[in-house]
Amino acid sequence: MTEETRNFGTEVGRLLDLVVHSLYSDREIFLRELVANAADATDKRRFLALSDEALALPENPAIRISVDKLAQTIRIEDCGIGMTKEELADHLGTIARSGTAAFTSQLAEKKPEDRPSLIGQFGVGFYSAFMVADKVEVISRKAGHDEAWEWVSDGKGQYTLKSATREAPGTTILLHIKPDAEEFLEPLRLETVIRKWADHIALPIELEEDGAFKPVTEGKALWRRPKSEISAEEYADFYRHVAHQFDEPWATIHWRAEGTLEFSALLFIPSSKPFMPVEDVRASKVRLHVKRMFITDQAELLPHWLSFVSGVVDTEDLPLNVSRELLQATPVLDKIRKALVNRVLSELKAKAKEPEAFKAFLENFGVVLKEGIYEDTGHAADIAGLLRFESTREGSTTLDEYIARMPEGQEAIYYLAGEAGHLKTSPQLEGFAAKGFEVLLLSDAIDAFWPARLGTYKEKKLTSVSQAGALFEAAEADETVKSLCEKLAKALDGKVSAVSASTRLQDSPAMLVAAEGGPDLAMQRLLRRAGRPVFGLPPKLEINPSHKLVQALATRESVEDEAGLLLDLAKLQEGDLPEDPAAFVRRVAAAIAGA
Ligand SMILES: Nc1ncnc2c1ncn2[C@@H]1O[C@H](COP(=O)(O)OP(=O)(O)OP(=O)(O)O)[C@@H](O)[C@H]1O
Repeated sequence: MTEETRNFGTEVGRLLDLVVHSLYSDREIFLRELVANAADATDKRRFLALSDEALALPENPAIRISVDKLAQTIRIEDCGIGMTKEELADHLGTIARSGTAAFTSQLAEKKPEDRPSLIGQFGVGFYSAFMVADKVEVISRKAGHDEAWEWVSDGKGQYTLKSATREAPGTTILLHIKPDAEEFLEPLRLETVIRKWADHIALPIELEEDGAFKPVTEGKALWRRPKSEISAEEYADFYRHVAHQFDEPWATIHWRAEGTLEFSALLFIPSSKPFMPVEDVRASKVRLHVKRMFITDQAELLPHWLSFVSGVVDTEDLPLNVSRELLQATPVLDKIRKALVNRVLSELKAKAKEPEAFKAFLENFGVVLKEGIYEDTGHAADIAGLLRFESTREGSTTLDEYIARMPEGQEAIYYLAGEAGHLKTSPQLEGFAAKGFEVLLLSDAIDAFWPARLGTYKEKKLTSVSQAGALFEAAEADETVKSLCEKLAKALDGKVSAVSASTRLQDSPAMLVAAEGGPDLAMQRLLRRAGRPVFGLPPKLEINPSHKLVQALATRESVEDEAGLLLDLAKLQEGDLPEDPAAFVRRVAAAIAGA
């Protein structure tokens, strides 16, 4: 059979170069990556065999590793699902995943000690073999197929594919170890690496010793063992494996539910943000096992507002040959989902009692949690109760603490949503400061939306300061101010729904507030930026009769030009852009030249 030579996809070339050269100091993780692939492949075959007996795994499946010191090779064998010729080319010759380009550029930018954490998250694991090997051979036979294929590459741009023989289905990876990586050919060193990186793998790993394979790890499902027998180190190792993280777990939640529903769950919350933006990770990563057997990681066992939680749920209450349709329809999973959400929430509540540690959690995942208020009305109040916010009075406060501080006469919880840098100086706050009302300063994009969705917290209405006009009675304006308001309203017709004299402005000349029943200004701003239509009346403009600028305008006959300028100033102060920046610059220039 002839040999075919193919080129790696361009991205693979760049990636290989980076992986090999920048992860040099952590190269023992190659073993974890290859063993994890072998275990996944075995899980896949085991699952497919449920509906096709011909694919059944051999007795005592294991991952078998052997070393040939003379030939300077390490061989890693599994009896998993295997790969066809095209799968070898697709999986090991290209990178199909999106985000890999981002990965390569990030990898180059990261500090060396932070680099390994990127590898697992992007599924470039196989290529880590080239950190220790100058040639990698992969001989694979797909379960259910007769022919086997051999993929060979030196990791320098090309690989070859040719027909091969393999007695049984599965995959063999043969690493030709580089001279400077010879340490891994020492059985003791290799054993240490296996224990360190692969102890949690739920499939035994055996190492060849004097011609026989001896188990190095037991392949025991960690989540099935009693808590008291598991060390923090074992939990952390397992966490890193399931979560593709490299830090310590911030929370480890391990319990067994017994009674009407039986399952074991081992869940983790990371202590640092994953590399992918947390908002983009939509699906839960919790794996579903049935009687220890891996079934799927796509059962969405947790809602997406808890998508940062990873781990394993193992139940007795589903049949082993559970089908995709059954997974979607079964009430068992719904009950498990409910139990998991409640358990995670109660863990978060307990942890919230230590504000410092909890702050770190909220900084990492608070944004995701807030989406729960929007999406899960059943838990919205619980979630809101966990959050901490900056306010005009406190660096960090909960809603309950805020309520406890509310002075007599304050009925609602007031908040201002917008961009972090602009909040504290917003003219919207001036009237509240004068009244002695504290205002929550919310600066995440989603903050423009969830308070309106939540509506009330402990019977206190969440009210945006831009919608709290009723708090401030209309000022008794004199005739000149009244006539200025009329002139401005005419000049700004269509852009604002009314112009009035403000009672709350102290230092700023003007500000925009939402029209009666109109959407919060921060929400309007976000909708506009996203190109969405904004419904409701345009905002109202309040002017400050005691401000010099307003007093100067009041003496003018015509305010056609200045009206636009005043509106733009109000917008700028909110962190918004003038409608027509060029016209704004012209007006300011003309005003200064005229002064
Ligand atoms: N031993 C194996 N048996 C069968 N398929 C394999 C094996 N090793 C790798 N593959 C295939 O090659 C693909 C690429 O592997 P690679 O390790 O680069 O990424 P991944 O396993 O998808 O992601 P990650 O390593 O982050 O979990 C795998 O998804 C799998 O389809």
